[in-house]
Amino acid sequence: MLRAITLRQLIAHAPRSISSCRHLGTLIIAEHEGGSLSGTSLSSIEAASKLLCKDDNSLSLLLAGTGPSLQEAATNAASCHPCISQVLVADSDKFKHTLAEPWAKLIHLVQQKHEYSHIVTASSSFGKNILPRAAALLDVSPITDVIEISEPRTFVRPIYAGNALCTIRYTGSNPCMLTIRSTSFPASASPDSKTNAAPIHQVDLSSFGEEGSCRFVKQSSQESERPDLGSARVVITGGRALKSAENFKIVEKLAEKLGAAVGATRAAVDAGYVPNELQVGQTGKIVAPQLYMAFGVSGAIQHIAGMRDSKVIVAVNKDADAPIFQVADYGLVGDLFDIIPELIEKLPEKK
Ligand SMILES: Cc1cc2nc3c(=O)[nH]c(=O)nc-3n(C[C@H](O)[C@H](O)[C@H](O)COP(=O)(O)OP(=O)(O)OC[C@H]3O[C@@H](n4cnc5c(N)ncnc54)[C@H](O)[C@@H]3O)c2cc1C
Repeated sequence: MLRAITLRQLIAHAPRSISSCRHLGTLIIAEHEGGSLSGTSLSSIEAASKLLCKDDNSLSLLLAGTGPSLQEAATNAASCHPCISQVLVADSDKFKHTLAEPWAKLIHLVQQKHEYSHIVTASSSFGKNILPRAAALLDVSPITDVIEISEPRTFVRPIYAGNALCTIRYTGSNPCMLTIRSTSFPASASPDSKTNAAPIHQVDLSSFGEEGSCRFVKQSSQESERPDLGSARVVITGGRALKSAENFKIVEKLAEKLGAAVGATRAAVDAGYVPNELQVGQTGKIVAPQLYMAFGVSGAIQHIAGMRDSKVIVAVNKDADAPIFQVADYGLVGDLFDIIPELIEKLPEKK
């Protein structure tokens, strides 16, 4: 049962210095690909817009990378949301690959110049990689996985694998650094929308200093025609019950028929049925599709933590008492090896 915990005592005893922290604007650390902002960055803009108050109506967006796609992304970002007041662009080979070390230095450099009160990024692999390091350089404690912004310094975040919610107030000095759960802030901005374009400024990197101790070696990414798991409208997940990588292919076949992304439990990943980037849950991806179908998934809290915000949840399990049925909108007690082939046969071909 989800329970909201309000740490009233913490708030009541918060030091008076909080009120003296001035609002100086918010910096959004954005990701881009192919000349557009990522969906998670649009969610970050949505979250950051909730920090705006009468003394602070400025959202700055920081983009880094190199080449024409960076400049194209900056142009698109400048007009994607009416609250964006400027786009800061760091164009250098140092940011060609998203290494945490140069990114953290960049955030530190930008913060020293602009003194933002908030720095926001998504709880994506990118955000989780760079924000803690940047926070360490700025000597503040970041607040991660924010799902609600109650006030500019009061946030709600899940704890105990999403089994409880905790309301916390940031009492540290500026900047207040946040990672936000994209699934909780659906993007109202669009990469293609056209509002009045905000100015684009190049970040002065002359004082950036020496290269760090990390070097990029290589990147291997899985080629797939399926939708991205984090942003798919439909996710089909298989659990340990599939018993082998070979058997898991029926889940993939069903996903193909529905134009869906494939997900997996940690048990299925650990057993080697699918690669670990397909893991959904506390230590995997957090998803919130329109439709989530779970086959042979028991519903451990660590798994539920990653999919409980899905709009419609369908579960198929042999065990009528499986915990997954407690969060499912539709449950079917039965053998997945009978049900999946029947679904594949009866569902119409994807157009
Ligand atoms: C720190 C920590 C972090 C974790 N992070 C994650 C995470 O991010 N994601 C995650 O998924 N797990 C995570 N786990 C693991 C989690 O606790 C569970 O062990 C895991 O989710 C179980 O996976 P499962 O449901 O596939 O397997 P099981 O729990 O073994 O469930 C298999 C289910 O399949 C059903 N079944 C069996 N055969 C059939 C059949 N033929 N047809 C239909 N149903 C069938 C069974 O009744 C059972 O309910 C984490 C654990 C820890 C300790």
